[in-house]
Amino acid sequence: MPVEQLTEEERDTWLRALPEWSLARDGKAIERKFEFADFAEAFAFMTRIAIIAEKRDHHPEWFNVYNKVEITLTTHDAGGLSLRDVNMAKKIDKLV
Ligand SMILES: C[C@H](O)[C@H](O)[C@H]1CNC2=NC(N)=NC(=O)C2=N1
Repeated sequence: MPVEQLTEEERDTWLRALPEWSLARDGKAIERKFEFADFAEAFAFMTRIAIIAEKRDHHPEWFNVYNKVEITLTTHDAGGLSLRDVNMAKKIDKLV
């Protein structure tokens, strides 16, 4: 299914609903950093996201060191941000 890249206006509107996320890569991605008590908690969080990502066929780019997880969302198929990233970010926000 083709996915449309958001216009700048759409992007800015949607991002107001995601105050914990910031624009990255020239506006082509969004990112958020998380910190947990320890590695077990961080990895449990990543596991929950992995299951959601597989279901949606929309996968995060992420970086983990011990209790820290940095997540970047972008839509490769659209060459930038799409509603799929916004929806994924909302879903991730609900997990924490
Ligand atoms: C072939 C497969 O459906 C695509 O490559 C999917 C998989 N996961 C994906 N994840 C993300 N973040 N962006 C995509 O465009 C994307 N596309």
